[in-house]
This record gives sequence, C-alpha cells and structure tokens, in this order.
Amino acid sequence: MKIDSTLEKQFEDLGDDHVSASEDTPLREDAFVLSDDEKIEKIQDNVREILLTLGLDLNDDSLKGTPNRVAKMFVKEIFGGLNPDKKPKSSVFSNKYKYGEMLVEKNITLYSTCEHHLLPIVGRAHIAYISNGTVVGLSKMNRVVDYYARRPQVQERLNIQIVRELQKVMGTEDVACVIDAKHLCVNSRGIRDIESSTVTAEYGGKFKEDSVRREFLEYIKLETKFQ
Ligand SMILES: Nc1nc2c(ncn2[C@@H]2O[C@H](COP(=O)(O)OP(=O)(O)OP(=O)(O)O)[C@@H](O)[C@H]2O)c(=O)[nH]1
Ligand SMILES: [Zn+2]
Repeated sequence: MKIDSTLEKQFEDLGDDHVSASEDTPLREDAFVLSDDEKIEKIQDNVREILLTLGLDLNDDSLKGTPNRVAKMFVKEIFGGLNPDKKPKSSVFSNKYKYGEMLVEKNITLYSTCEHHLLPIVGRAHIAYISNGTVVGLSKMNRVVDYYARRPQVQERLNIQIVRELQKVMGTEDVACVIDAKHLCVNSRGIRDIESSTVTAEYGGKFKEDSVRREFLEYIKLETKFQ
C-alpha cells in the first residue's frame, strides 16, 4: 500500500517515540507555563462566557459563583492529574517475606472524565501484580488510579497508563489492570443507555498467559466478606 508522503514524514518524525506517544495524554508544550491560579482566572472567564451565551443571568445568587467554582474544580480536582507534580510517590518495599503469588487490589473506585464530552466516567479498577522482589504499598495502587483518572481520558488510555506506571515503579512487566466503568456520555445523553458499561484490560508479562490471567479474573469475581 502506498502511504501518503505527508503521513510518511509524520511517522519518520515520530521515530522510536511512536509507541509511548500514543499512550501519553496529548499535552501542549506550554501546558504548565501558567500557574494554577492563572489557569483558574482564565477558565472562569471562559465558563462565564458559555453561561452568558446560553442566556443565563449570572447576577442570580445561585449562579454567580459558578464560573469560579467550575474553574477551580477543573484545575484542582477533576483535571488535577494533568500536572506531573501531582503524581503520587509510590513507596516500594523489598519482598523480604518472599511472597511469590499474585497480589490483587480490586474494586478500586474510579472517577474520571470522558475527553470527548467532558462527562463523568464512573467505575471500578482491578489491579494485579506478581512481585519480582519489590512490593508496593497497597494504597499506592488506588492513588495511581486516581492520578491518571483526574484527566480528560479515554478508558483505553487510562488503563494503559495505570499499568505502565506500576510496571515502572515495581520493575516488572507482570502487572495487569481491568476497568469496568460507566460513561455518562453513553448513559445520560446520546444513545441514553443506562445499563451498558465498558470493560477494558491491559495484561503485561505473565498475565499474557491464559492460566495466570484466568486466576486474576477469578479473584475479581470473588465476593469480599468483611462483616
Ligand atoms: N473508545 C472510546 N470511546 C469513547 C470513550 N468515551 C467516549 N467514547 C465515544 O466517543 C465517541 C465520540 O463520537 P462522536 O460521534 O464524535 O460524538 P457524538 O456525536 O456525541 O456521538 P454519540 O455519543 O453517539 O451521540 C462516542 O461514540 C462515545 O461513546 C472511551 O473511553 N473510549
Ligand atoms: Zn463521552
């Protein structure tokens, strides 16, 4: 097949970076030139403009703080994970007790935002790894999920970013993550299908083997009883 020459040039420019580039959140070069406060100022003007265009009276008591509330929420909360400074420090320990089986952290609550419509994605992430000598603090897995979820996302990329980060932290390929989530852009608008949810998975290293993957999926199905 003949590739268009501009496209060919783009592939050449990407060079060896093309794999990681596709799983990275597409950010502009100047993404962190403005401070958080400067971003909030700018975004609140934009939100005000949207609300005025929709015809809303921003002198109304309940609405007048909305532009600032939305701007703060974008920068500090739901998109706070765009800033690499917010990446959680994952404390790792050596696996002195020689635990050699799979460890599963399941039912991790996930709130993210769909980058196509800026509507919520709500669901659960399940993570597993097999230690090669390093173990990570349990809560750090929840924190890694939360960090990458606080960005405009597609579920596939979120899933990959979580696995790549934990592989890096623990120095092993043997990490897996399954996400089951509802996209409000599908549930509450558009096709308005409240029942459907989206499952994605990323299996690294040993989790590519059928039996290991099956064991992980069996653990996810187990009901947790703690009362
Ligand atoms: N693969 C993938 N698609 C997503 C995700 N979140 C939302 N989408 C889809 O992105 C698509 C955007 O399609 P468009 O046709 O441009 O948007 P639209 O006209 O609003 O489409 P409808 O939602 O069908 O009304 C929709 O089909 C969404 O369901 C995601 O995490 N992964
Ligand atoms: Zn969407």
